[in-house]
Amino acid sequence: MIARLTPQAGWPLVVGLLLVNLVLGLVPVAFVIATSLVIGAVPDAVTGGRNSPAWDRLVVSFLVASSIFVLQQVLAPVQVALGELMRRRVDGNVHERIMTTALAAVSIAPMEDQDALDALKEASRGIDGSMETPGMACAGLLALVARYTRLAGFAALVGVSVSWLAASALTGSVMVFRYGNRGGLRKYSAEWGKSLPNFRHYLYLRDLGLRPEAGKELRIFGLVGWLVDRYEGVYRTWLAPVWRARRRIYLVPYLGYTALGLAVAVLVFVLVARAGASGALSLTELALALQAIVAALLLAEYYPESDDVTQLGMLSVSALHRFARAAAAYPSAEMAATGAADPAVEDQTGVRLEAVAFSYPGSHRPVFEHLDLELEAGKCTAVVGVNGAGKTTIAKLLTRLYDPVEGRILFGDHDIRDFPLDRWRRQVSVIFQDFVKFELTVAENIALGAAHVPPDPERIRRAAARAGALEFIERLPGGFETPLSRAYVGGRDLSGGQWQRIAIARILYAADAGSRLLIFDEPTSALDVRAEAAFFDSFLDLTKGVTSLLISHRFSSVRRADTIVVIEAGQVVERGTHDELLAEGGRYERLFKLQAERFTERTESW
Ligand SMILES: Nc1ncnc2c1ncn2[C@@H]1O[C@H](COP(=O)(O)OP(=O)(O)OP(=O)(O)O)[C@@H](O)[C@H]1O
Repeated sequence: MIARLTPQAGWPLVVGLLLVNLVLGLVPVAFVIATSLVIGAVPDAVTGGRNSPAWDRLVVSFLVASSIFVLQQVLAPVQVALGELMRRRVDGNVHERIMTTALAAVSIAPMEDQDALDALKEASRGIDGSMETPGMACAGLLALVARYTRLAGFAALVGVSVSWLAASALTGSVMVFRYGNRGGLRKYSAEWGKSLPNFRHYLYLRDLGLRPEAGKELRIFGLVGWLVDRYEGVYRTWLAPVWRARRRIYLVPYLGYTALGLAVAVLVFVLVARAGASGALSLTELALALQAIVAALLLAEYYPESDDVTQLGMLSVSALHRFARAAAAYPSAEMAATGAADPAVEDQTGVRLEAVAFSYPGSHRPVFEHLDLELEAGKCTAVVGVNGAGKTTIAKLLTRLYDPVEGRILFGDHDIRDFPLDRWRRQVSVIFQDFVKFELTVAENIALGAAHVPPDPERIRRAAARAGALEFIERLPGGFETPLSRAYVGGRDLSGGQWQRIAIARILYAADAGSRLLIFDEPTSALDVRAEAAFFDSFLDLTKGVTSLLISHRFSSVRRADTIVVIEAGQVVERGTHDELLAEGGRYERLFKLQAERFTERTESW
């Protein structure tokens, strides 16, 4: 997997880093040869004196050894710099893939699937908050070339100077030790994988302590001590099994590997000693053999530049693959690749849900089993119902974040699946309860309601005025150009109600730019009573001639709608105007009166 990712850094960099690592592998071997020649040349040079040829040989060998040493010192930072470049390029690429994969699904289902979402977060965390990233894994893989070239070189020196049996025993024991080392790391990283649920909980608690929104309640409810205790408890629950696994994975096997390494080292040194004692080795060969053996044995150790990063650096990419697999299980591609009809040329803008059945993926409880609902062309239909009745789900189906499992949704005469998805979505604008507060300027926050048309300052201003937002926008330091976040210079944050007016302006801007179905999901939940009443007084004017759906569980807010539909347990149970439904004396009348009474009681007691 790492080898497949590495070329993303560009072949010139891959080849360059490969060559640097190859040279860095050969240089220590050459250094051992050069210093052995220096040692071997010393006795003759001492005997021959300063002007002898032996002295010249000693000086030349010394200069060669010094040059090799300097070359190694020069190349090491080059390896680090090229590795860093590789890290940035590969990680940049993976980052982009995470973004595109997350956004590729046209359905919202993968983002509402907890396992898929966890995988996506893990993929992103594996780059942003991790010590080991995919780019580091690629650089670490190439760095192994230096280490193994070195091992092969030292083994060859032992083979040539002592015996090939000694060379093979040495290489074998180093490789066994390496295998144990990397195998341990592999098992250890698998233990990390198992600890992820606890890790997530730990991260959640850590973030909770740092989030300003949670800060208020943590202090007021006296939860600071509780949070610290809980945080420490979860930290221990998370790490205790990992620590236990680490002892199990590393301690016992390591005793075995160390014993093997020692036995081989003793064997090889005995072979060298015997060859040395029999006079078969010159001083140069003896120096060569001893240096090569020690250097080769050291190569059994842990490689900081490669081992952790190649074992753990790819967690982000595996998590991304997990997310992509989960996302592929949802019918995104089929949703996007639908018919060629153009909703913009439809004369009829009424919408009809016919015998719609729907359950969320993975849930066995249907939200709708047979829902018939009509949104009359150019009129406002309000859908009311208790929490969980399925109101927001209707908005998700109309915007095709999900498709019905059975039944169909008609726009004019066409099933909305007959329209290319992007064209259909341009016809629909929506404010969800959890609408997005973009950390952008006021103007951009409004203009993103119709991103397919160039931003039009006049239209933006008009939408803001109609949403009742103009007054506070004009008081902002940069007016429409004020960034809506205090994280930016000159930026401001807004109150919940002010944000809601910006969101209303966004949808009105979209309507101005041609959207023909407007969906307001609890658009006034953060407005004060007067602002809410004012909004609904003007609501019909604001949406005049456009088919609109107003979702609310507050009955008072929908009374002016052209038609009110009460849904309960996934069914339309009542339908009519406010007066008709009151006269009917059914659920609407009961719930309306109940809320009205509570409201009167509350306002009277204020
Ligand atoms: N992503 C989801 N996955 C699984 N079930 C969901 C999901 N979203 C909503 N549900 C369930 O579907 C049902 C309808 O939810 P929906 O949000 O449409 O209700 P609602 O009428 O808008 O409620 P509220 O007034 O509280 O906003 C609820 O039982 C809810 O738990």
